[in-house]
Amino acid sequence: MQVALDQHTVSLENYLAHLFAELLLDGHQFAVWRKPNSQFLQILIDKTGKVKRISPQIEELIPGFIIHPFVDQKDRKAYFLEATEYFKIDLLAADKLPVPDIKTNFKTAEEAKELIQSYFLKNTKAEFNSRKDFECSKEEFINLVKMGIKAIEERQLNKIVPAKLKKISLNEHFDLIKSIKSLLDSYPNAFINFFHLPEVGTWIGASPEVLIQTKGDQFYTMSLAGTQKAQGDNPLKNAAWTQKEIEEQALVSRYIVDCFKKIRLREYEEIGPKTVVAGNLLHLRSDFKVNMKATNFPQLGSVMLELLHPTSAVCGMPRQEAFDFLNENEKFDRSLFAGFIGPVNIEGETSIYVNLRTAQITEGAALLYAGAGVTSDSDPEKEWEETEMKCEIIGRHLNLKN
Ligand SMILES: C=C(O[C@H]1C=CC=C(C(=O)O)[C@@H]1O)C(=O)O
Repeated sequence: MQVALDQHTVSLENYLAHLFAELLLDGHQFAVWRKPNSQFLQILIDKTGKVKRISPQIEELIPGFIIHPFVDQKDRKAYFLEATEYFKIDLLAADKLPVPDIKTNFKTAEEAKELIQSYFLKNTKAEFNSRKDFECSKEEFINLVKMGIKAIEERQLNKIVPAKLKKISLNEHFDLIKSIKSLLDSYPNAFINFFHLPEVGTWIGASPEVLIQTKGDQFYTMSLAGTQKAQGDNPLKNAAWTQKEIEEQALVSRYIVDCFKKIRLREYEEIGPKTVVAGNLLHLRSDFKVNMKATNFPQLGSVMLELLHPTSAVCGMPRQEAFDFLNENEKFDRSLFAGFIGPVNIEGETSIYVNLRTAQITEGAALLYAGAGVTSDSDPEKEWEETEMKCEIIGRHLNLKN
C-alpha cells in the first residue's frame, strides 16, 4: 500500500531514498545534478518510458538532460532525457522544502535504501562484453603511455590522453544516497551528477570540466589540463607547475582557439591559465567567453559542441589521429566516459560537462575510468599514479562505512 511521505519531517537523504526507490521500481529514467558552487540539487524525471536519441542542436531542444558517449555515433546522436518532471531542492534549506509529495511503498527510508542497494547489486541490466569491462593493469597502462610518447616523438601526435578502466566491487556498505550526499559535501566546485537510464546504464560522477555553457547571450568554455595533488592548507599557493603541464594545458587552449578560428570567430575573451582545485587535485584552467549577440553567433553552443568534442583534454591532438590511436590501442570501451552530459534549456541555461571523474554502476561493481594527458615529457609511472588519484575521487565515496 502506498502512503504519502510527509515532506516537512523528512531529511534530504531520506527524501531521496524514497524518491529513487520509487523511480527505480517504476522503471523511470532520471538525472540528478548539482552545478559547481550551486546550492540547488536539480532533479529531472523522464516518464515517457522511451529511450530518445537526438541530434545535439541544443538551441532547438525542449528542456532535458543530454548524454553523449566518447565515440561519435554513426548518426551523431546523443541520448536525451525529456524533463516531464523537473524540480530543485535548496540544499541550504533542505529540511523545509516545498518538494513534490511522493507516494511511497516503503515504511521507512531504510527499506527504500535496501531496495536501491539490491537493485544495483543484483539487478542492473547493463550488458557486458570483454572489451567493455576490460580492466587495465599497471603494466598495460604504462605500455600504452610509452606508445603514446613514441608516437609523439615520431611526430604522429602532439598530445595523447590514454585512459584506463578500474573495477571495484560494491559491497554491503554501498549506499547510493549516502554516496551522492558525500560527493555533494566533498566537492563543492564540481558538477555532481547521477543519471539512470534502465536501458543504457547508471553513472555517478563529479566532473570538473565544462564543455560548453550558454545562458542568455553568453557562451562559455574552458581548457582544463595539467594535474597535481593538492597539498597543504593552502594548496593554490603551494602549486608549482612544470613545463610539461604548462604545455599540456596550452595545447588544450590552442585547440579551443583553433575551433574559434574555423568559424572565423575573432571576438572572444580568454582569461588564464590559473590554478584551480578539483577534489584533491589541482589543474590549470583558462576560461573563454563570447557574447553571442555581439558576434552574431546565436547557434554558437551547438556549433562549438560539435567542434570541441572530444577535446584534447580527453583525446589528444591532432584530434583524428589521437582518436584513431586510442581506438586501436585502448583495450576497453570508454562508453560514456569522456563523453558529455548535462542539462539543456533548463531555466534558460545549458550546461554541458565532460563526463570525467565518473563511475558506471553495474551489477555488483563500479567501473571507474580515468585518463592522463601525455606529452613528450611524460613520466609513465607518474601518469599511472595520476589515474589512480582520479579514480579515487569517486571510488572512495562508493562503499562508505558509517
Ligand atoms: C582525462 C581526465 O582529465 C583531464 C582533465 C583535466 C586534467 C587532465 C590531465 O592532467 O591529464 C586531463 O586532461 C580524467 O579525469 O580522466
